[in-house]
Amino acid sequence: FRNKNGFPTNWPVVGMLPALVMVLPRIHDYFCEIMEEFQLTFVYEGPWFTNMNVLATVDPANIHHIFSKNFGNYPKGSKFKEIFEVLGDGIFNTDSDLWQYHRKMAQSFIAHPQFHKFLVNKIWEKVETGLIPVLDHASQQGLVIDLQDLFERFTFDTICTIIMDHDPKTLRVDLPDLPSFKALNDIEKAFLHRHAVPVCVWKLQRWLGVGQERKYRQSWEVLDAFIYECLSKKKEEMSKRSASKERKSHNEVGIDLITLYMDEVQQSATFGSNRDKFLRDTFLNFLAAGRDTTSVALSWFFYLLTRNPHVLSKIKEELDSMMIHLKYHHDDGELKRSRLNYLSRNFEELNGKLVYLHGALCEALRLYPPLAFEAKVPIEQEILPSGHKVDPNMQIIISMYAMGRMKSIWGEDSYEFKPERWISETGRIKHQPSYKFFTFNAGPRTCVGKSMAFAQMKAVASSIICNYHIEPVKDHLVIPDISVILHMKHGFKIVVKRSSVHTKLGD
Ligand code: HEM
Repeated sequence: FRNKNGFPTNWPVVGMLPALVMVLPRIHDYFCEIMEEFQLTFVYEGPWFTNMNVLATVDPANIHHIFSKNFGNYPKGSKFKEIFEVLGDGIFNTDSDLWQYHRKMAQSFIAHPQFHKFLVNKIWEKVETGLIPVLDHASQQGLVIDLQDLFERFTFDTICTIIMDHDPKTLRVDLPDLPSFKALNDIEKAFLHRHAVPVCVWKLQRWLGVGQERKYRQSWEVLDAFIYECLSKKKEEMSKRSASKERKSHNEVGIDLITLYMDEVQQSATFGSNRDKFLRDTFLNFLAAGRDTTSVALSWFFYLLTRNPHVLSKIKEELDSMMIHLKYHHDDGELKRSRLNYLSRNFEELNGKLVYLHGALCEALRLYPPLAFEAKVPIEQEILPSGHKVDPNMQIIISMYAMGRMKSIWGEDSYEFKPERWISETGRIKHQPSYKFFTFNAGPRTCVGKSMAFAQMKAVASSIICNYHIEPVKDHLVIPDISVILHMKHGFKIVVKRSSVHTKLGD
């Protein structure tokens, strides 16, 4: 499947498709090999007459050009919108004016100090009332648990709470299978299916209402029902409050995103009768953007810690040094509560001080970016900085997974998990340009939820590291799934033990 120069063989009629099919089960690693070998850019020739030519690139100069310098030439486009049609006219799926409108609103609400307060409060509430009880239960009963599943539940509950002021409580000891939680998983599978099969195939399946497309439609209905119910509850609550002229003080808990959006939408004449649809699209986009990305990042982070105990020790040292005065509690429960209280009460301050933890999270996000691929199609033909020509019949694929592992970008030790890479000589976080550390995208469409994600990851990471010891189940295979989101194919099976009381904090 490769010719003597190392290129995938370009066969008559079928092009390089056989080589691609052969490597599909290990596509992420294959991308790494081929990108390093071909100086970061490679043209894949698809079967004849299919318009399936692809330019795969991880060259930072190309990324900078596509995502920032000539951003206007690379919109999401109609194909993307068709595949992700359930997301409606939300921020992910739109271009031009409507996207700008979404973007401005999202940025201003996420930066709202009252929303930030709400976010931090709710994240810690979920840690204390959801995550810790489930881990304690597993520790007491000696259960094997799937940490990836736990994190998905954690992020689903927190994201629903912070954007819709509704906690579905999927993170409980009995781990319930709620329809809305499951529906989001099925929708994600359908996205992959629509990417993988020819358009005419999935469109026929959609028309017939069969296979993955049937599940897609059903999940769509479940999610709509869930979101519209949350919206109507919130509206009812808001109108009751304004009827009774009651002014709820937000100072204590802060303001959720739905209240900020509803206030804006009520006052704007732009929406007419489409207000509910706008809110539905907005919340579904946030839900899709914020759940699996953060949970997958946490899963790989803990996986890397179990394989790099020296990094875990350094994170513990950093956390210990912040909580020095809590070392001498002797009652186990009391100690755990004190640590948690301390972390949650001082989170704002700690968030900026936990430099090593921040570096370790960035390092995990570099090696295992939650979104593994990004695709673009140019509107007009042009030459990229690498010298390759692209045109509207060509798809450009960027493998974030390969990009984070290139020796020519990150150095000879690019495969090593080294948080030190992110720390400057003065002990501060070293900034890396987004066209090099591409995990959160680059340019005008950079992830708007990055700081939200870091707040969640730090809260979860510090509470678990301070209170528990995690042991991966022996012989359980941890490998990335072949999907747009870099899930662990078989989850991350672990046993958890509460840290001993009598050892030094962090031992
Ligand atoms: C570790 C966690 C996360 C990672 C790695 C991540 C990564 C990304 C990436 C790569 C994009 C670009 C996607 C594209 O345009 O195709 C993106 C966009 C976006 N992200 Fe995140 N994200 C994370 C967490 C979050 C969270 C928690 C939220 C908030 C709920 C969020 C909200 C968004 C939104 C709204 C966009 C669309 C921005 C736009 O198109 O203008 N993300 N994110």
